[in-house]
Amino acid sequence: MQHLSSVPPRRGLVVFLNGTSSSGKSTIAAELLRILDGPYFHMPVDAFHAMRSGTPVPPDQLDVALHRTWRGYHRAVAGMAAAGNDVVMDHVLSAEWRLRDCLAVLPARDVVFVGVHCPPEELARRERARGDRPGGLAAAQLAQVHAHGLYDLELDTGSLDPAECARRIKEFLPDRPSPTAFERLAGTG
Ligand SMILES: Nc1ncnc2c1ncn2[C@@H]1O[C@H](COP(=O)(O)OP(=O)(O)OP(=O)(O)O)[C@@H](O)[C@H]1O
Repeated sequence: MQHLSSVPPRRGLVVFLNGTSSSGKSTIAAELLRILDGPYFHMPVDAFHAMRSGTPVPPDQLDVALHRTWRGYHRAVAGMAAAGNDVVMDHVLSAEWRLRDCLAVLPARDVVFVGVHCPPEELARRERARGDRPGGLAAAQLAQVHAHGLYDLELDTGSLDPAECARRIKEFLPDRPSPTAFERLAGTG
């Protein structure tokens, strides 16, 4: 490897998978990394929570610690894209401020906003089968996660398998709309 004194500027793409817990985001992301051209980074929000040390956070400071993690995650994805890296973002927009913060820091014209849907009965079935998520988590998130009602692409993992979801995203990438859903939501498109 050579140490470069400069790297050609490039705008990284952010494929933003938004859906409730158990909707199938991580499974689609893994499939995407297998089939997409070029190096992509899968950046799931869970990985950022997993990076936090096990030092107990006092209950009265927990909300701040969690919000700093989410805000840091949004900026980390923006930073990777700013350095020219393509990213698959895997997130749950279960609070209105999270979308607002993403709209403020992500490069709106380079975001492909993908709604990952799944019927409630199937979400509950997956939660039971996984056993590592509290029952009812996805149902509690469902209304808020898709409340903004605007995407570049929407997928139903209740009827499509992960490979087909990934294939549809891959096929969509060369014909991305302008303005993007993110530009429209940010009011810049
Ligand atoms: N298209 C699909 N069809 C059937 N089962 C699926 C599909 N996608 C994912 N699953 C299954 O649903 C479960 C949850 O999938 P996955 O971990 O990808 O969801 P997630 O949205 O990333 O969840 P979380 O946000 O809780 O991490 C897994 O057991 C996975 O095998």
